[in-house]
Amino acid sequence: MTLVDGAEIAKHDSKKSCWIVLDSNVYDVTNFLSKHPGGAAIILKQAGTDATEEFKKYHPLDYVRDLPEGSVVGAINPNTLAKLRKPKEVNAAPAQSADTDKEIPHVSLCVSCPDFERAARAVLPHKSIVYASTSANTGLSLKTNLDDWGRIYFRPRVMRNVGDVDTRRSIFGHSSPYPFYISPMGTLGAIHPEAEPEMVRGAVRKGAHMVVSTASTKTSQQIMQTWVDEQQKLNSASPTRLFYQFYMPVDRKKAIELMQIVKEAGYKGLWMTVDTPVLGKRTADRVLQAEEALAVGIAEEGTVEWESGGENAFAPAMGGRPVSGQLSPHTTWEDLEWMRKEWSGPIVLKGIQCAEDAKLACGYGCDGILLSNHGGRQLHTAPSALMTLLEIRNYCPEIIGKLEIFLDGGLRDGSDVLKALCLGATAVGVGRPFMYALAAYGSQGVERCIDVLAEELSLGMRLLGVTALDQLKPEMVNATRLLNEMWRPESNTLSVKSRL
Ligand code: HEM
Ligand SMILES: Cc1cc2nc3c(=O)[nH]c(=O)nc-3n(C[C@H](O)[C@H](O)[C@H](O)COP(=O)(O)O)c2cc1C
Repeated sequence: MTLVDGAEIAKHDSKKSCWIVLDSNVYDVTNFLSKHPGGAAIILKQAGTDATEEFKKYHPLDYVRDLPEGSVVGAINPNTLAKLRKPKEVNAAPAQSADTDKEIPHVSLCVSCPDFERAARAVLPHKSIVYASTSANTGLSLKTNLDDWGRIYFRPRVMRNVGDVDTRRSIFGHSSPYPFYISPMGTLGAIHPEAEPEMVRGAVRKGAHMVVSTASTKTSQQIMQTWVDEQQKLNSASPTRLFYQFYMPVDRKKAIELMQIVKEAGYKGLWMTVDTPVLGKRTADRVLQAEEALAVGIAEEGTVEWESGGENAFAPAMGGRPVSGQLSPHTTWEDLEWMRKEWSGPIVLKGIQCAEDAKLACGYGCDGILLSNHGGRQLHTAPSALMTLLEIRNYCPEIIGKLEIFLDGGLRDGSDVLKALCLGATAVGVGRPFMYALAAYGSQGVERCIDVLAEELSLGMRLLGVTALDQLKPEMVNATRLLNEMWRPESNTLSVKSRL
């Protein structure tokens, strides 16, 4: 292969000619810039440099195989590495690194979920905090998620023997010590250098189930291998199982290939995300992306050419994500029919937001539904998962018990899980708290976060007067406030059921 001098590579540092070094190979990515799903600015910052480390934060190195033919310029002459450019500093308005004045508290000082966020803010670069915390539009969906857990009250029973409690719950026959699991979150490489595998290590050590994102930094096989390795250390004693969150690719052949890879890797269920036909408006991400574009001098091009790739309406600075050719806005209920032929394990629809769709999912033979608005990152003023659960209880209660029902969004206290379970849920997913715990403390933080939630849960059970999760009943909660706001048809309330 042609040897290329570092000084020559350094000259190609603009949108007119952009070369980068990845794993010692030199690539001309000029024509790829506007197609990059992560946006042009992020590559331009690396133009003329060795971008390997930066690249690996976001995706596996073998992605470079997808570059257009003819992109390889040669291999860098190893004696000329020092002549490469250094990455462009971005002087965007917000601080680009963690708040270094703040010290990370000792992990034992994290006694509830919000503590992990404070710790993460002390270590994470501004960009990663934006990625984790951003929400849709004015932030109201996220706010509703957080608020609604507090709008249902308990109706505790007293003088019951609550000496021992059993918090175990099964998801599709896989028992776990907890009725909560780690929600799928993409691009964990921007949060911790060991990314998803480090999250898996924490989960396995504590026995919590985890759903792995399609948008992970590491491949699904690498992540599963960590599960295998960690299990070996524990003589396969951990009940943790990995499930796979599936973003439907546009190309059906690719979708089937992906399902096969996931099946062969040993994932126990497919959680198809259905609330993301397009990426929501992640406001903070957009500000950051505009700042980055300004900083590398491409703002004058407008966002359309430089920040979108094909069907990708507005690539986020990180996360999400609307991957060109990977996220299909064309998916319909009928797709479940061919999917069922390709995937024999459980299928869960992630992102159900009303009773009608819950009923449809049941009719189409799904094994589970996840009531979720994507952590408030998709539709503006979307319903919280609890509100959707109440709709189901009112308008199609017959589906409860026919499929497994999961909720996620805004859960920040283990005892709140009990409210969902009282109302018929199987288990609850938790997202950001685990991401923040991972950021600040790696797998140790993940373990700690599981412990915190588990302790709140078992304490809550005792104070509520139950010793096992199957004793939880709807009458143990007062959901009147939310019920008052629940959707009702505009007319003829009496025939509600037949309308669905
Ligand atoms: C300096 C180099 C690069 C950096 C820093 C970078 C960074 C990123 C970021 C931040 C994202 C968005 C992640 C998200 O939306 O969550 C992304 C997505 C993506 N990038 Fe890059 N990228 C680089 C170069 C490349 C190159 C050369 C390719 C070649 C194929 C590529 C392929 C992709 C693909 C396919 C995605 C979407 C899928 C995924 O993230 O899993 N990137 N990249
Ligand atoms: C940073 C981040 C990345 C996410 N990535 C994905 C993803 O790749 N796929 C997906 O289906 N959901 C994704 N989600 C949504 C979560 O699975 C989950 O629905 C949500 O985080 C739950 O809300 P919570 O964070 O308030 O607990 C992401 C959420 C966050 C915060």
